[in-house]
Amino acid sequence: MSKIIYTITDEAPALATRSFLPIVKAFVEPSGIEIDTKDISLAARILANFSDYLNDDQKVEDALAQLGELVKQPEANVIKLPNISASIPQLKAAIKELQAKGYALPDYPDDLETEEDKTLKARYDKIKGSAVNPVLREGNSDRRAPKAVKNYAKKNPHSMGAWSSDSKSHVATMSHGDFAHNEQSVTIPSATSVNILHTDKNGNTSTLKGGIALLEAEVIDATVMSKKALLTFLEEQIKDAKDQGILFSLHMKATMMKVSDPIIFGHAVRTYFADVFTKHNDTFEKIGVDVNNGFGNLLSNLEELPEAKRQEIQYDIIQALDQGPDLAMVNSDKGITNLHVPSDVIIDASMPAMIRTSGMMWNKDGQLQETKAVIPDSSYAGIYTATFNFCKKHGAFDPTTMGTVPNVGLMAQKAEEYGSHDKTFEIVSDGTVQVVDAIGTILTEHTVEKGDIWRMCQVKDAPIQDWVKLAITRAKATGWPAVFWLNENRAHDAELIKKVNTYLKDHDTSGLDIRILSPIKATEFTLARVKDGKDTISVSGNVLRDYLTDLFPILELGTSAKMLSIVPLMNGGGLFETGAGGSAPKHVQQFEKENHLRWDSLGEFLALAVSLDHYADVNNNEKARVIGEALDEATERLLENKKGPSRKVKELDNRGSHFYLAMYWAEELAKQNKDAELKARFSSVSEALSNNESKIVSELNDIQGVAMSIGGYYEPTDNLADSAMRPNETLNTILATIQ
Ligand SMILES: NC(=O)C1=CN([C@@H]2O[C@H](COP(=O)(O)OP(=O)(O)OC[C@H]3O[C@@H](n4cnc5c(N)ncnc54)[C@H](OP(=O)(O)O)[C@@H]3O)[C@@H](O)[C@H]2O)C=CC1
Ligand SMILES: O=C(O)CCC(=O)C(=O)O
Ligand SMILES: [Mg+2]
Repeated sequence: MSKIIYTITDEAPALATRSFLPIVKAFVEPSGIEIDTKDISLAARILANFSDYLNDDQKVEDALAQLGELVKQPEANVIKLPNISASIPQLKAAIKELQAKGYALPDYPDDLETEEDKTLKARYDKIKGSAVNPVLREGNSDRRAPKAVKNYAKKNPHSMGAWSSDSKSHVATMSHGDFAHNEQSVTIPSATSVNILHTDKNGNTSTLKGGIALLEAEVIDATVMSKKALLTFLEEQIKDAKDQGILFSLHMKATMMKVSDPIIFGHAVRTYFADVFTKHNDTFEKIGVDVNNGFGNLLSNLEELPEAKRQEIQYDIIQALDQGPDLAMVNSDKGITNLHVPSDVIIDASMPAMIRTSGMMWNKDGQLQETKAVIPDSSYAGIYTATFNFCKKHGAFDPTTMGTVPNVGLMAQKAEEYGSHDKTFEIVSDGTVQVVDAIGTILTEHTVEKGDIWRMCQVKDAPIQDWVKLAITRAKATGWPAVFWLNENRAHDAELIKKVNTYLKDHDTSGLDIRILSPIKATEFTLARVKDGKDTISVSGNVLRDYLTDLFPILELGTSAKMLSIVPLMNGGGLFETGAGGSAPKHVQQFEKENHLRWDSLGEFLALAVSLDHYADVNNNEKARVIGEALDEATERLLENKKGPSRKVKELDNRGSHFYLAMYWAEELAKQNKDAELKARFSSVSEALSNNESKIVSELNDIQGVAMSIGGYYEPTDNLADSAMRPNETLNTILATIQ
């Protein structure tokens, strides 16, 4: 019999789990439904990968590797909460915290002087960035706003900043020399293996990566970002932002694109602070500054310098900030800019947030200001340009009337760019890079220069077939137009379009409105419908899946936390992601400051309901179905009665919201007549919860307003964090009575 696996992750979602999971277990375990947990938090992943440095009692299982195997089995039923995709500053902070707790972990090596340094770095880099999702996502992505959630948002709209037609805010992207313009793509006729070869000007060839196995009908693409073109572009944009008096803001995905995007991020920091780098480069090299990890890395390394030198550099930094355009800020109170930490401003969440705030971002005085959003590679930047233009013309979207845009995303088996990091290289010398197959055929060839970023992506054929099928399934289920966001003028997309046209023929598409449009045209088509209250399915590749499943949810619902996010696994199992967003570090900061957790677990509620339904199908367990249906009813009532967490201290928070979910869930189970045993079990529970409603809720609100320490950020102390998240004895006692 299969079990439901609930993942333990990081930050706000992990805190929420400490409150929610005990409720879930109390509700389902008496019916024989087994729930197991797997800890895939950043801290646990570090410990699992460095067992050889730990005492026996400190060792932990490699839960991620186990789940990676499980998702390939038909019995998989995994509830996946958002986890940290660690940038190097986050990874280092987690290592430091664990070391302080007595784990003898090695430091993350900054300078690669010895072979041991290189090995350590390679081991840590496996944990860096998006190291979890690609391992688990053995299926394509189906993300949508459930009807109840969409209706709730229409009735209770979130704020939307007005747009003015003369807003100077805009998206800046490259017109040549970037990944989009240099792409070459090939569909592989029969299974082979390829090598990536670099040949320098003197004819010396080295293998960047060898023996990459490719399946028949797999699509590969190779491309390069020219360093020269990038630097010129960045210089122009910095100057233009200054001339126009608007903020400069860089939007990357340094977590998921963990090799290419930190390099681009570093170029932006060095270009912005060009004078500082010219003057102090030798010093920076000596103290190991690496601004691929953000401007914050420079600042923290300055601590190592003698007072006088440090002050000189700090003065030059102030001059540079003064002479350059103002930077968009992550936290104006603390002086943290968007260039400080690469994981602070992630494109998928940050661009829609900017669109919600009238196309503006925060400046150093804590005021909203018009902004230049810099997205160097032009492959997908156009969707934001098109959205900005739409808002400039028509004003902000109206959440009370706007249509919905669910997404069917090609994601399985590390599809496309998101699987490219082990095939991405910063080129060491001028020459060429070729992808050559087993019999010597040159599949792609690029002329490259030192410092260019070259990468290769793969997407296998079976995932593409599955993606087309999923798109048709959703189009049939809804009757809405389904638009494939593919650009016939882009090399990779042209290959995909051929496949889509072929595989569409495998399905009965009569009566369906299926289109293939370039991302910009698809944006325009979709937004015009959205404005008129019409619904449209976006069918996209992996990067646009990521962008669109934050863009539309954030505009429609205020957050992507409220999305139903299903990954039907290709081998028959189910991976149920909770929401479509991240781990919300700001929420933990608020929790630590005032014991109020504003994380909304709606995504968890939705995921659990579908997981229970899947469990019912697979195990022929009708109790699971009844419990899942009751959970959906409870979630709807939670929305109707506005029992989601408030943002403000002393009001209902995540824990109070979980109480209401439990109360409604018990009521629904007591009300239903499909299962008498469940009805009997939950009648008394329901009564006890509702009789104590005002007592529990006021107690939960009263304890807020004081600082809360849980003994760690990456690895909280269990008893402290558990009691912080389960502070209410009345509720705990009622849950303990469920047998
Ligand atoms: N699936 C995954 O595992 C994912 C992981 N990540 C990781 O998460 C971290 C943070 O990423 P970031 O881009 O800042 O995105 P987040 O989605 O964590 O945060 C952006 C903002 O969205 C709002 N928000 C998100 N989730 C919720 C929720 N459940 N309830 C209420 N509000 C919510 C919050 O707004 P406000 O502050 O206004 O309350 C939050 O500050 C990174 O380490 C990133 O790599 C990111 C995306 C997906
Ligand atoms: O895995 C990650 O780092 C982010 C994933 C993400 O943003 C998404 O899937 O929407
Ligand atoms: Mg995302």
